[in-house]
Amino acid sequence: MEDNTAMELQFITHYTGRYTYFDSARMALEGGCRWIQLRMKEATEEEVEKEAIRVQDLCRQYGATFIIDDHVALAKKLHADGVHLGKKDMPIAEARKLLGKDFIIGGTANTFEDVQMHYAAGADYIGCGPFRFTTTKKNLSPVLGLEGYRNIVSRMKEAGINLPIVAIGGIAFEDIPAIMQTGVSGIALSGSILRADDPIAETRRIINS
Ligand SMILES: Cc1ncc(COP(=O)(O)OP(=O)(O)O)c(N)n1
Ligand SMILES: Cc1ncsc1CCOP(=O)(O)O
Ligand SMILES: [Mg+2]
Repeated sequence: MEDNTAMELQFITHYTGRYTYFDSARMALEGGCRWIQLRMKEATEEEVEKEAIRVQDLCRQYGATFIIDDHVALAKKLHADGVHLGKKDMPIAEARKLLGKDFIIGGTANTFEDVQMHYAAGADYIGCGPFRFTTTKKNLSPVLGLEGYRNIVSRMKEAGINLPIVAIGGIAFEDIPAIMQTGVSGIALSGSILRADDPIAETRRIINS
């Protein structure tokens, strides 16, 4: 990945009874976020593809990076900017073979060993968490808290691993300064933006903080 400037805030969609995935992404973009991940856990391939086409078009209008959660073949088919992969998804090395070097591939980590594995496999960034408990994802890994990030960042430095770390999981506006102080490169948010009275204003507040 050549340009890290859009890394600081990633918005990740999730199902709510209140907003469509498209409107969720639109509000984050209107609030100034320039990195959107389309995450539609309970949806069929067809539903994901239909929504991905619309959200990708919107991201292009805003000059934002567009990442698809889990669906490697769809990311390739649509020429998305990249894909995010966790432990139960396609291995990163396999995705890299299918996608080539021009796609962004993110990997989920909960430990330093996960980071090492994804680094060796050719990941471009790490989604590291959860920071705290969240209902947005089922089967959560152990909570990291600030100490967990400090530990992973310092072990990465010792090992000479230079990879952007994006903190994720239960993060709210008030948590961001302390999390950034641990040395991570960015923050990924979903619920705290979509639960806000005004998600556009909340995104703007985060971007301007
Ligand atoms: C930025 C970022 N970090 C972590 C995840 C979680 O991915 P995964 O472990 O595959 O879990 P699901 O999102 O698929 O439920 C993510 N999506 N984005
Ligand atoms: C996808 C994911 N992976 C770890 S926690 C999480 C959910 C992030 O959403 P929220 O910001 O609502 O906790
Ligand atoms: Mg996944």
